[in-house]
Amino acid sequence: MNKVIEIEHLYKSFGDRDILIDATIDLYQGENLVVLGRSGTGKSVLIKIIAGLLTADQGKVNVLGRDVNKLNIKQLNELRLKIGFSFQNSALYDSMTVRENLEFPLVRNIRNMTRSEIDKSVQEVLESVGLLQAIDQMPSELSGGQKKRIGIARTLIMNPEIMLYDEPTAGLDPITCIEINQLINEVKENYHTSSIIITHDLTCAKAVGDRVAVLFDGNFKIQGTFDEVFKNQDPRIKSFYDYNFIEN
Ligand SMILES: Nc1ncnc2c1ncn2[C@@H]1O[C@H](COP(=O)(O)OP(=O)(O)OP(=O)(O)O)[C@@H](O)[C@H]1O
Repeated sequence: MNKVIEIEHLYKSFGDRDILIDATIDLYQGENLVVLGRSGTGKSVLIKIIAGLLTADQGKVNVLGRDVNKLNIKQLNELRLKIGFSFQNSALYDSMTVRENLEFPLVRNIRNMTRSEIDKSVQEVLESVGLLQAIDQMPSELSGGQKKRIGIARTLIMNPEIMLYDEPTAGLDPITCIEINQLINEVKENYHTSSIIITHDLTCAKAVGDRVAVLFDGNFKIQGTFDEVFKNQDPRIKSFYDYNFIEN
């Protein structure tokens, strides 16, 4: 299987605090990889390094065949167009309607799109996330789950090859979590994306993860299917999942 992200022997520290220590992980074409880990283990740092928002101290970070550490700003911006981020706070512009929020990345990044092409893209992506009816609403009129969907739509409109989801279900009620998990799986099928999903929600990990990697002590010491990871008797893994609620 093709690797779309290759991370080998990655080190990252802030001052005298080591966050990532010899971390190695791959993302394969078409898979959903869940990264589980307790607060402060470096999950967000990892995806920021993948997107070139933070630089690694040492190690290989290869994304879609490009060595991220060696790219200049222009090359990095080109690469970033192929990566969709779903941030924890959805990062919508509050003063813009849903339509304007979705048009923004298109107008900014793609020259020469006609009005009707832009309208068509906006409509298609809103249908994909099941929110066409919200097209003229303001973000403040949307629920948390709807905002999350629009945030995902705003990244999908650029047809990314890789999706990075940072805590996609944080702060949502259980039913909305299930809907967002379904959406993440639909995105994979319909947009043929390869994704990293950062979470500490085990229900989410089980629902969306083709593979699960657990980050602790700076490294991915355990990787496998959800069931494989949860059979692991390592006390550091057990202590993590013993305190998490999981629906069967
Ligand atoms: N730019 C930075 N400068 C200094 N320290 C940082 C910076 N970014 C992150 N850190 C530190 O690195 C550690 C890991 O942060 P990170 O945000 O990756 O955690 P996380 O695993 O995503 O946690 P959470 O689940 O709470 O979001 C934290 O202790 C954080 O304070």
